[in-house]
Amino acid sequence: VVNGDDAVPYSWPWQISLQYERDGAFYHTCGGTLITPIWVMTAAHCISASRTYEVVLGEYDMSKAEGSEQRIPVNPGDIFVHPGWNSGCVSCGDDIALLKLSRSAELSDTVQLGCLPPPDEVLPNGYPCYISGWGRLYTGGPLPAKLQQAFLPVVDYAHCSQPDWWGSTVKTTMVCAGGDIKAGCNGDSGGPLNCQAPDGIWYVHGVTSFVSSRGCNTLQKPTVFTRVSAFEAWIKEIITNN
Ligand SMILES: C[C@H](NC(=O)[C@H](CCCC[NH3+])NC(=O)C(F)(F)F)C(=O)Nc1ccc(C(F)(F)F)cc1
Repeated sequence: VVNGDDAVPYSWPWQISLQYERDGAFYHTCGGTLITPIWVMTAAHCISASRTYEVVLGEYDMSKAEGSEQRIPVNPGDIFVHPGWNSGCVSCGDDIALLKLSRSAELSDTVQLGCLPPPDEVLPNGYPCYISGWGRLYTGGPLPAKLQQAFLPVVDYAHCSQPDWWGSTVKTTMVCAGGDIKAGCNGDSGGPLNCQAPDGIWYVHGVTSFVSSRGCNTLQKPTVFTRVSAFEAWIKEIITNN
């Protein structure tokens, strides 16, 4: 997250760290959202068929063990990438995947479920949301130890698809947010766009998908998220049948 702040510890308790194994150690590669005790929602582009993954819940500061962490492996056969995803075309959309955990997460003050928005709900321009993640602090920069967050207002499709914004690269199955000095960045992929409803409940409206290849916080290139409300039938189908 570029130009964000340290999140209050465990204030986004559905945020997970997706980690892959290399030479016996695990490394953060993407964010994700716990949506049931055994299902995590992330981005399809986070998944490589050949890798071994585990999900870390109750994480805050990656540089130390704080006692709330739960590390849960993901079995290779329990990774469900959206059938429409094309790894050579992030702008085609469908950048969403579901991971079934090998055991149920224990819910607590530090580990909670993220809520899915009403199906097909599209937020208006300027709606206040927050991105959270352990992605780079600036383009090409380091990853933070502590979970970061940034205020990222929604840019509606009418604005986001303007020629000098994302043009035809953005689709209606996506949500844009930001476009100024705050942005998601590499490593935030798969994580949540958190938006509070009038009743005070937080909903996960986006799965962090892409930023400009010219820089994470490029003006008029808002961070682009998979629009969760467009994929709820698929999510329900996968969770019901597996
Ligand atoms: C460096 C930048 N990386 C990204 O945007 C990656 C997703 C990469 C998927 C493709 N391998 N996502 C992120 O870094 C995220 F954290 F913001 F989500 C990027 O490649 N952006 C990008 C690439 C292509 C297109 C376009 F579709 F227009 F061709 C738009 C943006």
